[in-house]
Amino acid sequence: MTSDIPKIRIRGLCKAFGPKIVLDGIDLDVMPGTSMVVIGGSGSGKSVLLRCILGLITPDAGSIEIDGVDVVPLSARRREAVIERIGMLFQNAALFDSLPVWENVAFGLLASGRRHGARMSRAEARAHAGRMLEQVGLDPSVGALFPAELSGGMQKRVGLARAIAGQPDILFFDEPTTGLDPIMGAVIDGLIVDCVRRLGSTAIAITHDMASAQRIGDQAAMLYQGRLIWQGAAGALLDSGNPIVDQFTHGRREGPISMELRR
Ligand SMILES: Nc1ncnc2c1ncn2[C@@H]1O[C@H](COP(=O)(O)OP(=O)(O)OP(=O)(O)O)[C@@H](O)[C@H]1O
Repeated sequence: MTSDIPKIRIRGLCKAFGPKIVLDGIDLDVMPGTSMVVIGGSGSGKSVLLRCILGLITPDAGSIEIDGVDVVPLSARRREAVIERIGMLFQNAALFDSLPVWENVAFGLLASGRRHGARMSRAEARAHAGRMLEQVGLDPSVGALFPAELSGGMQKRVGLARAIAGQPDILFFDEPTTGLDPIMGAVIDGLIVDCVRRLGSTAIAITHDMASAQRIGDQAAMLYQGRLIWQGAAGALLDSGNPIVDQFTHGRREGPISMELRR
């Protein structure tokens, strides 16, 4: 069943740090079951945008509706319930070094079980983690290893397994291909697309990698000087007709974008 109500609807989102205006009136709709890629230069505010949606940063103004409910004014407890529905793949996977892989994958489930008094046994959690590892192309036996024993590509897969472990209806990907070779980047993108489709999730990815943006995204938006200056099909990123997007996506030195070297 399709819906006309955006899964995520952002209006007039503003955030400044002291005198530095990072987000200056962001409007963004992400429709259910679609993937939105947000591109933009270093320091353009992509992470701040994701952190505002996650409730880790309080915006100065604006609304962030998830399934039609503005989550900005929610109490910490009600907001936590919203965040539990979001799976996140962090840049550099962000695994806990001291925990075996299976426990990294099941971490959110075990924590959420403790919060809700519906405890999952460690044996169940480990079996579930094994199934998640299989979904990202890893053998369940990898669950016994520690993150330091894995390659960067395997760590990303584990991070993805963790992101999907709670069957979230929203997935966020922060620079999913950073630090990977181009082939491994394509493999991770393929897994991301498979996972998002299998779960029917709505996704937002932030990236500098244009090949990745086109593989992952249905829609794309570019953040520049605090605003979304362009939105369109991800497939049109290299041929947007917008001179700012064009300079960025083609990596041209000359063009309307002036690089700020001091922030
Ligand atoms: N907690 C904070 N306190 C002060 N300034 C911050 C804070 N978080 C982010 N900023 C500033 O906000 C701006 C945008 O940062 P952000 O991390 O969102 O950029 P980005 O687009 O994700 O960059 P990159 O692609 O390099 O990761 C930067 O100038 C950064 O220094």
